[in-house]
Amino acid sequence: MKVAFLGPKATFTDLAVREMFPSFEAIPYMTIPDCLDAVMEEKTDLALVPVENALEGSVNITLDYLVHEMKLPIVGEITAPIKQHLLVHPNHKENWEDVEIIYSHSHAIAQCHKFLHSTFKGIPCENMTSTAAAAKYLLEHPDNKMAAIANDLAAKEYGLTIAKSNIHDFNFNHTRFIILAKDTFEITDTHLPQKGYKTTVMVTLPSDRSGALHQVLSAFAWRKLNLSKIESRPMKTGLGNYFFIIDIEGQMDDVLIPGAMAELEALGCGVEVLGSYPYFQIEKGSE
Ligand SMILES: O=C(O)C(=O)Cc1ccccc1
Repeated sequence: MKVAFLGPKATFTDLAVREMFPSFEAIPYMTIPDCLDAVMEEKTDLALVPVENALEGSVNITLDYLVHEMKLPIVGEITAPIKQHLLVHPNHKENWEDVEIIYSHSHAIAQCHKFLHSTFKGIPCENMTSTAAAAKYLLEHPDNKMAAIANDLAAKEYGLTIAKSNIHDFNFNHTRFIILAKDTFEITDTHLPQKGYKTTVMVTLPSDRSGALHQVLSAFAWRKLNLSKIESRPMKTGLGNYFFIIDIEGQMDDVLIPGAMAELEALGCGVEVLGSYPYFQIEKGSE
């Protein structure tokens, strides 16, 4: 079995893959759309990509690509704790505070805003495709005064020094990753305990009807269906046009979720199931 992940080696996504699918062949891709394309083109059986971080919110490219470009079903979810460290090339370990630029994934930079503001005020931060891509870049440019924000595995993998550990602004820093397949896929091969089931639906509202979102939410509320997330994203058809991604606690073949969906359709909403899947949790991440 093959799984595509946001690479290169030693990203947080890689750590999640190692925990979730230790016996699979894990293949790194440089971007999230590349990972989804790999599944669509049947180069891999699965893709595992980040979708939401507790400090920074949704990974929009994942949601948007799934909704607008490529409808692959979500077949699983995994949550992992995230610890961010400041890495430098060993050549600069004594004078790490003199760095002139800091590289990382945009979410990692956002997770360390307070640290960056207090320690590196005025120093530019530049986005890379992943935290490990930033670490690898440092290794390839040993003379430049640069730092990367990444995990301890990236420090080991790319021979870098941890100049300052745990620089994320809040302790509860977790990321959710989703697992995508081309068709149905049952996750059996994992040692991680299953925490429950979720169903994710995409809902579009009938245009210009007052109270439409209220009616949508009440279809779930009176059935006592617990929603764990609701996110609005632009439809990309004009200002003010949004769709909603709603995560419901529970499995699709329960009577209640099909009932709620039928009620939404009767209200004139568009409803599409993006997946009904088990979710798992890693208790302890990389240090
Ligand atoms: O860049 C990485 O290492 C990723 O896997 C994406 C990411 C970035 C920041 C927090 C969690 C995941």
